[in-house]
Amino acid sequence: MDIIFGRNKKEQREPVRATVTGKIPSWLQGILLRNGPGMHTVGETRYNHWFDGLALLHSFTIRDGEVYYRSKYLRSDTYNSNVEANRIVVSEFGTMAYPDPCKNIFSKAFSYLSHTIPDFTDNCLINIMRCGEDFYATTETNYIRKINPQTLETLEKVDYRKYVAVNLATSHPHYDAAGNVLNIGTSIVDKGKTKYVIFKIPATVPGAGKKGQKPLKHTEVFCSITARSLLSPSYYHSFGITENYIIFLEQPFRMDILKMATAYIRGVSWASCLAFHGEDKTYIHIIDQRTRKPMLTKFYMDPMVIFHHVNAYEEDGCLLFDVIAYGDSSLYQLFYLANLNQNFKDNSRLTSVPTLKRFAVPLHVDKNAEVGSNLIKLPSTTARALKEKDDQVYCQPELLLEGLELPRINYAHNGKWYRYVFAAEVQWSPIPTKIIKYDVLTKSSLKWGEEHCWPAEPLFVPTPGARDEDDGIILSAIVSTDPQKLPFLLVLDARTFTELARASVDVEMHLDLHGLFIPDADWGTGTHPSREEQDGASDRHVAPQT
Ligand SMILES: CC1=C(/C=C/C(C)=C/C=C/C(C)=C/C=O)C(C)(C)CCC1
Ligand SMILES: [Fe+2]
Repeated sequence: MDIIFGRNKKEQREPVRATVTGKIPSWLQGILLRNGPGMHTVGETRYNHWFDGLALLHSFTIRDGEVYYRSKYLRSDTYNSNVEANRIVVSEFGTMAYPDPCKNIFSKAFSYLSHTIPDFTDNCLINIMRCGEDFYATTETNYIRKINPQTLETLEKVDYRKYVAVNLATSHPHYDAAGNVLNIGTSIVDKGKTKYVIFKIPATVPGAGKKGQKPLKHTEVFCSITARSLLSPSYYHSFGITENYIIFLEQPFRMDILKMATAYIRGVSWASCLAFHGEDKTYIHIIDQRTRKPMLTKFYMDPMVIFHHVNAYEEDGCLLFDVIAYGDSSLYQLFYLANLNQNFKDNSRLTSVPTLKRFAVPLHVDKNAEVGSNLIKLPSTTARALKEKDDQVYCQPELLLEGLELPRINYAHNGKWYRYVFAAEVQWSPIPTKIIKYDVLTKSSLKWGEEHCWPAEPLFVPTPGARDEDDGIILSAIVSTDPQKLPFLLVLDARTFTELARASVDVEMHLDLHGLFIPDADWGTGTHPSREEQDGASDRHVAPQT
């Protein structure tokens, strides 16, 4: 297992042509661009956690039935400093690093003090975000890195704090139909307050294309929510959205800011400053997008840990939201590389299984409703919202399916009624072994799996002009634990879950986290490079010519 999790992966800087078996639909033209950790040792030093690894971008360019693969490490400041020093010098989630071990006592003290308000890493390893015509590699700190989606080159480093006061932000933003980005971040003890800040980055700005006219410069605060605790705000990885509302879950998986401020001196990682408080509740904040104000009713649910929101929508005066929930924070524990070694199968039992749960929140709470009564009258769900005294509402979920993670949907249904969840199947271990299509309506599933194969997050791409929600294909990068079997890009018919094609590549591919598909049709608005420019002169001997 060490082979998949801990070993440094080589870059494939020049595009390499994959061997395609089966037939890729002719309409499928574009770039599947993905991100994830690829390097876990630098010189003699080793990261502790899988989420610490240096970001390795990879892409599958699909054109006229052929597939071209390439990968490049994100040349973040973190990457460059580490490589230059030949050891880990920048702290990550699970690894605290010390830039210069030979410093004298005074400079050491100074270094400790300057880490009280830490400058976080720009090792953006989690996802790719699109802002108008620009693409960024993202993590959960205040830094994002612009990248060239065709060449995978690393471009400028952007500090969110220049545009909005956040120290942390999710790597799972939402996009509206016009491409405007909505995201949420945490502003830690700023002017005496710790807040969750929802912010919007417009897709287009006046004078777009001109130098200096960047959508990020037009970022605006949409709404902010004061954290329940100044010094221990909630950790969160994503949030939910419907046509009129935003759902933010303030879970009792919290960051201890005082612990973080002293972590560097104490020689412990940021991860050690996060703790799950199983005695506490999970608070549901519902923000009305029209008024930009949170609803006043105090909605809450049991303590749980949620990384991924799946989807949410409104139905008959209720708001329904689906999440992958855990009963504790054991997922983060499992991804310590020490647990992902040869004895991995014994070490890596999740103590709580990721479960797809549906919650329902009443948008209008009748003040006269009886205490103890269920405010959800929808025939479509068994989720309940129990009226309590002092206008509190306790939400109990409908349990939909156990053992899935990395959920994706047909994004045309984001915020709207939907039927299908595409995800990786994970049972009591964190390793995905199958891809699953779950039908929320009929509660039935279709699966794809193959021996020794570990699938990445399955991404849905709709057929042009599609009417049905599942009219499209699923793309997933598959790595194999069998050295004889090459990694491949899998193309499934999203309706039947049958294999349409696979594109095998003779490279060392990493198990990635998240990404997006950029259809070729999205280019050509004038500001993007032509296909010839995209492919780059040095790539021409292998890249397709158009
Ligand atoms: C560096 C750093 C962080 C990084 C967190 C990361 C990298 C989380 C990755 C989560 C994933 C991949 C979850 C998957 O479900 C924090 C804790 C935000 C804050 C302190 C600095
Ligand atoms: Fe994620």
